[in-house]
Amino acid sequence: MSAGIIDISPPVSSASPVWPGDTPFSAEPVWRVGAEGGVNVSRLVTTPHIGAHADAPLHVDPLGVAIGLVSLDPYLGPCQVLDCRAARGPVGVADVRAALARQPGTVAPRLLLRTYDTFPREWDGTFAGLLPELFDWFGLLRGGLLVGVDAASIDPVDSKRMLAHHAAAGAGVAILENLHLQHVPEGRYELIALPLRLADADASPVRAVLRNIQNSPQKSHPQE
Ligand SMILES: N[C@@H](CC(=O)c1ccccc1NC=O)C(=O)O
Ligand SMILES: [Zn+2]
Ligand SMILES: [Zn+2]
Repeated sequence: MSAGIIDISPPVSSASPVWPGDTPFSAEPVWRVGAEGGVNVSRLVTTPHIGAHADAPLHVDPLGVAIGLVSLDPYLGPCQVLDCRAARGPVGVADVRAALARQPGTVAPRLLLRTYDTFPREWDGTFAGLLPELFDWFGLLRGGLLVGVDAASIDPVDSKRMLAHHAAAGAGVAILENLHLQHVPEGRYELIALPLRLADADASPVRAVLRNIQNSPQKSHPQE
């Protein structure tokens, strides 16, 4: 990886975990390079909720927009990585504020929340999710644009009503899931995680990366 870029995307392959019962990723050869040349071309079959990915409002709302129609602004720009591993149960406003207190200054419009000690390589259903109030606070009160998590969902694994997803859509907050944040120190970064322009899809894989920016304001050195 080139200098200054931190990859927060887990690898995507047939070994990638997916929600129980959801379609795993597969890449099957359709054409193959042979002795006389030709090309390798595969066919991809997959849930769009694979690896690091962006959920569309359509994921939980039949009238919500598809991922190819959402604004790209949330997926590109200043963010803060917050360590929320101390949270007991679903991550709420108090947990996020406690983490934000370790990074004085303006709250960035994008927050990436680490909840795992070790990012799971296989399906893990033990994540607690986020409280819906977090999206009202961050989106409606603070003008936040995006919340990302390292877990497979922002709702608890047994959720049917998907309250956090609905709250995010209602507050206009974009969602990233399955971010690999284990190797990322808390701090300020530039996020780049654009979804594909999939015209009808309820989600899209993203290549999520962080770029280092100054983590503390430089002292000015007036000339003497
Ligand atoms: N919210 C998760 C996916 C999800 O919740 C899910 C995916 C496939 C089948 C069922 C699911 N959730 C609840 O029944 C995600 O966005 O990746
Ligand atoms: Zn998803
Ligand atoms: Zn989701």
